[in-house]
Amino acid sequence: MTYDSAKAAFADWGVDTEAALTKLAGIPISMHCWQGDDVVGFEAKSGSSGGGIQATGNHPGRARTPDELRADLEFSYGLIPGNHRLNLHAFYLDTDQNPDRDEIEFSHFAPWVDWARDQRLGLDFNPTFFAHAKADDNLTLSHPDAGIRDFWIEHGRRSRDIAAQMGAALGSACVNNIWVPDGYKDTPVDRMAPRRRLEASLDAMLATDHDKTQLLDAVESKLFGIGVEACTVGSHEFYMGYAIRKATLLCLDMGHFHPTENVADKLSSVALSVDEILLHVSRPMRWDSDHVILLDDAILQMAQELVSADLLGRTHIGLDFFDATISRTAAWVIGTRNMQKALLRALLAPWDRLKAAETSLDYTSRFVVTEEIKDLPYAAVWAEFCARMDVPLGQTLISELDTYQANVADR
Ligand SMILES: C[C@H](O)[C@H](O)[C@@H](O)C(=O)CO
Ligand SMILES: [Mn+2]
Repeated sequence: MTYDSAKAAFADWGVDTEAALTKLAGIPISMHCWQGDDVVGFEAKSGSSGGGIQATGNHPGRARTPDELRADLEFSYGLIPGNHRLNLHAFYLDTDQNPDRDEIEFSHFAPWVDWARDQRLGLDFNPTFFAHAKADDNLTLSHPDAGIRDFWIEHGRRSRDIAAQMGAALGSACVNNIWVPDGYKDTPVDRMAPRRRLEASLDAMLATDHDKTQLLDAVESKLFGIGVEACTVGSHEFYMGYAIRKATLLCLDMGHFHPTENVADKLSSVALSVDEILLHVSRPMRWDSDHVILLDDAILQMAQELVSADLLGRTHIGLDFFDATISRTAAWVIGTRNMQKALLRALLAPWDRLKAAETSLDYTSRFVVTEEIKDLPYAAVWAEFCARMDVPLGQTLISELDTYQANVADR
């Protein structure tokens, strides 16, 4: 079907495809650096703790250096329509020096900032509270040892400084997301003490005010992880309360809840109490397995909520998945495009009609319209978006992905 026919089909439902395309073009997705190297990072390893994060698989082509990772990213962004962001973790520093986590500085990330400026990308950032000897107890900011807590507080403070400088350098606020792996494999007898310690450490880390046009602080909860099955100190309730009290962003990772919970349903509730939200769009399969996102119901519902509840203006969309059994660049490209396709579908829905039906308790109309619009020609509108943004789709996309993967396979 041609775009013009599709445009007319949507117009029949009162939907303006041009408005949807314009809106979609203005939604940046923060693509996570860690899909490119299986969450390994670029520092000399000093600990065994993976924080319960596991990338499984050994597909050829893992990026081993910052230059390789940037090359893979450039290729991937070239196949994703629109202007986007890169979400960098602190242990992806690019320097000949070997600073410990409590010694990192902006200069260690300057090559990333220069590159991001050249590529017209925004940057987001994360302190790295795992993969370090001082995290081997699965406790960092909530550790009973004040020396260990202070080490991680200093890392967190420095990460915020670096993120603020990134935001200033690029003229776009950098979201600095705090996630700690802290928890217990077996049932603790005291859940209050570690939570009090985590709260005090966060307060110390966040004590310095930064300009919100440069830095936005976010906190990320989790239900459980490998090795911390019995209790995660930074639970959803902990961080939801913290974010409301301290006016930080709340990060909702789609893999960090009970597998049957609908994370999309949380957006409107959370949005009544926090100004801004960070999403880690992911696909948990039975557990927090971080599979690459599909264009499935969970993602479609997430996009629908963002549009229906008018939350796009105060939600930062980040991705969080890592799969080492497939081409890493294909994972980035298809995963990010899936998020955009979901947003496009949501932007093409006849919301006024659906909401009117619901408000008047006409659930039959809501049901019929919801099902009938599934047959509308979304693919033609997506193809038009890709053509306008000069990125391929279909067989050409597949062939470009295959060629690149073949070129990096001997790494
Ligand atoms: C690498 C990220 O910080 C990490 O995935 C975190 O966001 C998370 O979701 C941990 O389970
Ligand atoms: Mn996450």
